[in-house]
Amino acid sequence: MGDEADMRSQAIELRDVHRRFASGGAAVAALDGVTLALPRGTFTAVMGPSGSGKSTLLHCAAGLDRPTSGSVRLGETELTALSERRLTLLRRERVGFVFQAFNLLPSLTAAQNTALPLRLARRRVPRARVLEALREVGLADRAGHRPSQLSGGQQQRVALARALITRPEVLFADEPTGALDSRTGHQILTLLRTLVDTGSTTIVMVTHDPTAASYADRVVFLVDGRVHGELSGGSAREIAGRMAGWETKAPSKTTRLSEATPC
Ligand SMILES: Nc1ncnc2c1ncn2[C@@H]1O[C@H](COP(=O)(O)OP(=O)(O)OP(=O)(O)O)[C@@H](O)[C@H]1O
Repeated sequence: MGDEADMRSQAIELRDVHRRFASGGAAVAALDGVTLALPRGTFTAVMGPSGSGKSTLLHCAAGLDRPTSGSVRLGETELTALSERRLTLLRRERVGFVFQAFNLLPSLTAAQNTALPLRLARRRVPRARVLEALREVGLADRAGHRPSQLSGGQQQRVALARALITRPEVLFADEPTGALDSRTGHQILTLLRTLVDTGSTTIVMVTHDPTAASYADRVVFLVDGRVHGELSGGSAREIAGRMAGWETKAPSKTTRLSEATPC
């Protein structure tokens, strides 16, 4: 009973996830046995040195990529068992994404960009819902503006409104403040924090920045494709302290293809 209740309260659950890539004559173990549960309504940051597997973890958890082996569950759904078509639908309807590059369509207004996921899903696009999503990110008065008429922070807010319009179970963010100055980055992070605190949103964010990670409830550290501990409620200084030892470590996960399990 306890176990079942635990399972239901997890937004995302990864069990022994491996992801290998063939790269030239070598195999890269981008993820090397990751087991991780992310409870609903929480904000998790994923940190680690460059090449430690952060983006791969995010992509596998979000159904953008398939693990070589292991299990990934979004709520009750096992992602690894889904066909491409079902996975595409799941990405459209149950998860949201924001990236470092805002990826807005330049010819569309903020409102049209925000409405895009509903249009792609051939769902109705109630104007009130689009405005509500823009209001949530503080941009109700910019609905008619095109991306070139908006600042970087405002463009990322539109990207956030677009990610939220389908009311996703999990919002995945890959370096969402990487292209922003620190003040604008702070506004976006405060917004993410508010989404978790005032709603039922679950956020998973990959970042290099200890200050950004300090907005999360929990920081999970990845090194060489494996989880190397975590920190809850850590300050930017504490998080940076944990990272300091790893940043200088040389990656050690490339093996000859012949030594590795097939990709
Ligand atoms: N499509 C791919 N083909 C081959 N190797 C890949 C591919 N994607 C990722 N890798 C390798 O897997 C490892 C993990 O990459 P990943 O991008 O997940 O790391 P990261 O921690 O997000 O890095 P960074 O912080 O630099 O963005 C790296 O060694 C990378 O070169």
